[in-house]
Amino acid sequence: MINRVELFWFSFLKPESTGRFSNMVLNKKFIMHKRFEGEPKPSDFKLVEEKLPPISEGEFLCKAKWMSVDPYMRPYSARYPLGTTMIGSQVAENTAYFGLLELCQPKAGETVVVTGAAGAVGSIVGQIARIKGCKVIGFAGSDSKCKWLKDELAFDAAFNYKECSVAKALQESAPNGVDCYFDNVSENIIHISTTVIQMSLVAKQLKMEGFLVHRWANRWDEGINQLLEWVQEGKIKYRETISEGFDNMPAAFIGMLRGDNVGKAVVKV
Ligand SMILES: NC(=O)C1=CN([C@@H]2O[C@H](COP(=O)(O)OP(=O)(O)OC[C@H]3O[C@@H](n4cnc5c(N)ncnc54)[C@H](OP(=O)(O)O)[C@@H]3O)[C@@H](O)[C@H]2O)C=CC1
Ligand SMILES: CCCCCC(=O)/C=C/[C@H]1[C@H](O)CC(=O)[C@@H]1CCCCCCC(=O)O
Repeated sequence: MINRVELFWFSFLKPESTGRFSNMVLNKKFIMHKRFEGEPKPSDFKLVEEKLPPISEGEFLCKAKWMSVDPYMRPYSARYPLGTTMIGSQVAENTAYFGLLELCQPKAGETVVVTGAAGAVGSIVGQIARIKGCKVIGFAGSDSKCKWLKDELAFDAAFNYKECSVAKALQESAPNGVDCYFDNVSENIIHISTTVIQMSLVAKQLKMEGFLVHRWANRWDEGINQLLEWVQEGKIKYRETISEGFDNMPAAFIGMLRGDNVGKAVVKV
């Protein structure tokens, strides 16, 4: 849900109930136990409990109720030693908001293409583009996701990239070329040089830019508040795929990477 606490740790606190540690807190966390080889497996994670020291003056203790599982956790974890706590960070909505509006600067009548279109970032990107009067073409990994995009989120076109010729789908749905391509999955779906996007890059003199959403940290509330307003006005719809229970964090993460989620993948602790 938009505007929920933005930072979720892959760890969870509970009060220690017995004996001399009664004023201490047990923290449960998942650590990276083995390096991911290909798709992450449940055995790559290990559940660890640790007693936290009492909090000191000026510190505070939080208990997580909802947690986030995110794609970047996969490449990012390769940079850290085994035993590192897995973390997630829920920033999808503002990634869509600032990434699209600031970098793509979509204008009415333009054609916007988005991959990972039924995911947390992609589903919001497409809807903001629609609000701005653009034609929106989405790519997602199942027919039911595409149906949701077209029927409920009002995408102009949505294609199951596992079942279609992506180049042909783009050729037919974007006869005037593409003005903005918001790529959520790298080269996994669209190989730019084989599609109409290549000619659009040249003819429309497009630019390519990467970003980290923290670039707009000083405008964070602006994004959240605008998105919230659009949700309240019924202009933006969202879905969450909720896994129940802290112990299911690895399964939720693996499932999200496989495409089990529609909208944001979260865990209810
Ligand atoms: N730059 C930044 O600051 C930020 C960037 N991001 C990026 O945004 C993107 C989307 O993140 P988010 O919305 O949280 O995740 P999603 O909710 O979109 O979940 C990931 C989705 O990726 C799709 N997917 C998985 N494997 C493949 C594959 N091989 N080919 C194509 N699609 C695949 C699946 O959908 P499907 O069924 O359609 O295949 C899956 O549901 C990620 O690349 C993430 O790293 C996110 C936050 C901040
Ligand atoms: C390492 C792959 C990053 C893929 C893009 C992405 O999903 C970014 C997510 C960021 C999110 O805003 C919260 C974070 O902490 C993520 C940043 C992760 C990596 C930053 C690496 C910067 C560096 O090279 O030091």
